Amino acid sequence: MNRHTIYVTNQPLAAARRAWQEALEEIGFFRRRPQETVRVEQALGRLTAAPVFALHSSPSYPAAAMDGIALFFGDLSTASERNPVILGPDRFLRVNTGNAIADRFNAVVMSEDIHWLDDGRVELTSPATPWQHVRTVGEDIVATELIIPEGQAIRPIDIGAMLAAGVVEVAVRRPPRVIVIPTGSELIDPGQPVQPGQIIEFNSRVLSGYLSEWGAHTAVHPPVPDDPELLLRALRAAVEQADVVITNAGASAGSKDFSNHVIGSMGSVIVHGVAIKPGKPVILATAGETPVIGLPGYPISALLTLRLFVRDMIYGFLGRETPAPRNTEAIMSRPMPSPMGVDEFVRVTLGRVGDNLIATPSGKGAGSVMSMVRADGMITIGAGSEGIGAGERVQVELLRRRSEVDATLVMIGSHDNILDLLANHLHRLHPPIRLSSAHVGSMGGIMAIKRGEAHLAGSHLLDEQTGEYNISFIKRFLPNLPLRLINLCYRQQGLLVAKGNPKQISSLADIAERGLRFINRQKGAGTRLLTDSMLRATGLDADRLNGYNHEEYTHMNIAAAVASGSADAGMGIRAAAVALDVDFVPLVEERYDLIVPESFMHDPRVGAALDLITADAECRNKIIGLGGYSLRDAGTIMYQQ
Ligand SMILES: Nc1nc2c(c(=O)[nH]1)N[C@H]1C(S)=C(S)[C@@H](COP(=O)(O)OP(=O)(O)OC[C@H]3O[C@@H](n4cnc5c(N)ncnc54)[C@H](O)[C@@H]3O)O[C@H]1N2
Ligand code: MOO
Repeated sequence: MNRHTIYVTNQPLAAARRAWQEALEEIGFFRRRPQETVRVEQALGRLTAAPVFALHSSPSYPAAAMDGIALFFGDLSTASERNPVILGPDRFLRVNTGNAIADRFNAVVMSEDIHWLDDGRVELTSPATPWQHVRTVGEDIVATELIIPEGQAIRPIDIGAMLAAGVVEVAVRRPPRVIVIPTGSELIDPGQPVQPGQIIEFNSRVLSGYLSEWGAHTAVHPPVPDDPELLLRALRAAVEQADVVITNAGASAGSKDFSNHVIGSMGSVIVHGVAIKPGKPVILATAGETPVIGLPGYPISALLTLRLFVRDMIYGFLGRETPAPRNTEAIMSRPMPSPMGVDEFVRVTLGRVGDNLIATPSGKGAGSVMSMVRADGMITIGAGSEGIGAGERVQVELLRRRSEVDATLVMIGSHDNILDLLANHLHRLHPPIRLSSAHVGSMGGIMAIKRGEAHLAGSHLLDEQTGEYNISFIKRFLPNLPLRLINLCYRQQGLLVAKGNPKQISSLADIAERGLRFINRQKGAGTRLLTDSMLRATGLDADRLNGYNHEEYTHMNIAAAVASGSADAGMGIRAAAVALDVDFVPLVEERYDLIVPESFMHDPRVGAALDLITADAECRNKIIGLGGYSLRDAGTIMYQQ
């Protein structure tokens, strides 16, 4: 196949959605409404395909509504305190709640109101009304009555009503059958050992999960290698069996991207290429009467295009309204440039800091699954916009409950391995509270506090002049803000090197002199400043460090680079070396503090976090177990202004 024949267009999103809707209407996709009959017990959540009517009345016989005696109400017409009526056993019958009432009776007197005489007769002191304490035939449900209308999602109580009315089977709408076909020769099943160039196949599980949440019945086809013949064969079989067929990957313009060609050979491609990011190369097509959607391979592109083009199809097939998005307004914490002419979808974390809901991008890239795992919301930057400025108000579609967002403790600043541990303990001990931490370096944290975007900032900035941590930076950048500087830990910083330290690295000078590959932290990170100050102290020029400009954002990314062999050394904390099983050359012990504005000192979320590091023995032991930490001053106020 000639790759140059593949042409991905760039249709505006609205036009693509319109064209797709029209194509679906043309093939009668939404008019099909297939149904099936299921047992009522199995019908929870299903949508009724027709109104359900009662077969029997309920109750189906007159029944006692109370424990007591059944009698003929007329027998008590003269009864009063002064003139009790006495009835012999032939004039009444003992009944319990639910018992049938014999034809000759029409009222029940509760046991509390009965005076039993020794000879088995009863003395009664008030009159009765006809049918008192009797549930008459059809009091609840009358035969032929409508129990639930068509198109209703069956609830537990509806199951009860149907069963009570003698209905044991119910016609329900049949969900659309969707077949998902992952494609790509690099895909292997989860649980298999991964070789370089291989990818664990997980997209199909993500897609089928969302499809089931929306109401579809999904089957996943085994991955199809990059071979147009095999793909065609799989597609032909799927189109025979399914209401909707979805392929994943091979949608764009690479030499192994056959999806468009193969799908096109089976029917008509309505759209290939939409001006969205991510998700651009999506294919929307029909093969006969069956919609076939070619989703791009990157996980977030696949998920987003599924939401944009398939979600309405699933709801519509079942005759349901797609749930309206839950939107809220937030303030963007940092600039988010976006290309003109493209609708861009940005995943964000959200946190309420003071009166403002703050949105922070949770990661970029169509391949970043974690950007979606962490996301609390989604922002759309329209095709006509060049992006969002920091501090701008934006509309956010919530992906999490608002109450969860409001319970989030927002920490921005330096990264430390303790934070994941704190997040876990906090959530376990105080379930509503979540810790969201953004790793933007110590200076980034100070600036976030200044802008009112975080409750806490983690910082380990060494002032070379005074040898003190953090205080001079606070005085300089947060001069007028009442706050406390509270110690979290002391931790060992040093060089992360390959296991066994095969290159025998013991200092930055070693790396520079022997031309080894270094990996650096980003500007503004405390660890970056530490590297710079050590370079100065040894009289080394940064230019002499091979890899000085290769930046990563967290200690763990440094450890991962060293573990994979893509770098020989990087500066970081011992806990990161321990976690990824690389060697560690200790250089200094540094202090890591939390900056807490006074206005948040009494916030219960902050209090819960501080309690963990000062008073929770289990949490403190776990921290020590991470390696390289001392908690001798944890919780101590190091400075206050
Ligand atoms: N020259 C061009 N290159 C690319 C374009 C373009 O327009 N011109 N588009 C880019 C965009 S945008 C996207 S999105 C990607 C998607 O392309 P494909 O649909 O062809 O996807 P692949 O390249 O086959 O895979 C991308 C990526 O995702 C991984 N993958 C695929 N399937 C799965 C799965 N089932 N589970 C987990 N991961 C999966 C795959 O291994 C790749 O790493 O193309 C750009 N390129
Ligand atoms: O459309 Mo692709 O999904 O931007 O990466």
